[in-house]
Amino acid sequence: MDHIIETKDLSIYFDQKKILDKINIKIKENKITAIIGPSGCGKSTFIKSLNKMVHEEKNATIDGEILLHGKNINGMEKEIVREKIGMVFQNPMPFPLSIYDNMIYAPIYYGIKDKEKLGNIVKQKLIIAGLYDEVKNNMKMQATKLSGGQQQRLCIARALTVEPEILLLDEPCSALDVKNTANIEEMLKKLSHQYTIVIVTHNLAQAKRIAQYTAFILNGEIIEYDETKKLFENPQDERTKQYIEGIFG
Ligand SMILES: Nc1ncnc2c1ncn2[C@@H]1O[C@H](COP(=O)(O)OP(=O)(O)OP(=O)(O)O)[C@@H](O)[C@H]1O
Repeated sequence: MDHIIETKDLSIYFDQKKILDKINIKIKENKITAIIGPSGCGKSTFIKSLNKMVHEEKNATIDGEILLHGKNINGMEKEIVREKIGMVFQNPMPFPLSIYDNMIYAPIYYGIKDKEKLGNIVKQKLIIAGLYDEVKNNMKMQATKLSGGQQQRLCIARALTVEPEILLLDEPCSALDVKNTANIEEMLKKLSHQYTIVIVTHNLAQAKRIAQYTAFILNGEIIEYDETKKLFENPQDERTKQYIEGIFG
């Protein structure tokens, strides 16, 4: 099995309105998958369903199945799902705590108490996120005082502290400049050797640069899902072609 997540006829409604319509997708393990599509097509709703965030919305109805390693996540506690599937949002959202306390928050929640162990996790994940050298002498500083790019790298590092298998990112670079975006893209490429990455992006060039697979969603439906190169160079559906040519969206 080369995929880690599979959805079967996944439909999501908010109130009575259908937002996602029978999504069938297999997300490949240790690859980067980009989710593209026009504003409001359901991209965020899709990734937020994978770690049960949508399940917490009172007005949401979820039909179909989301399988993690072949197991329906309906039968799994949300904490268990989120230990395996981390999420990073569009605007960096560090907790109003020190850098160090941001990093140990989740490991402590999941039961790690040993100070040395916590220290090692903090160091290791900050190194992976390319942030360690910039903050190692300032661990007690409020995380909200970091620059936007640093905050986003901190949020990625923080998401890695519980050793998830999958990282979901919802437009993680949309608030960042070109240099910070490049830093994060390089990091994600490296991380994909070890983690499965699903990234929502409006930036088609970004999808082309970093994702091995791309899914194009339109009005809540997956129109096309393929290797990124194929989808961009030889789209099979006219609507995909028009979207990537910038005719709409
Ligand atoms: N909690 C909610 N309750 C009601 N409607 C919602 C809720 N969350 C999202 N929606 C609606 O679902 C639709 C899809 O939203 P979603 O955020 O998934 O789209 P998107 O493709 O990620 O858009 P964007 O690219 O603009 O971020 C929108 O019409 C949105 O208003």
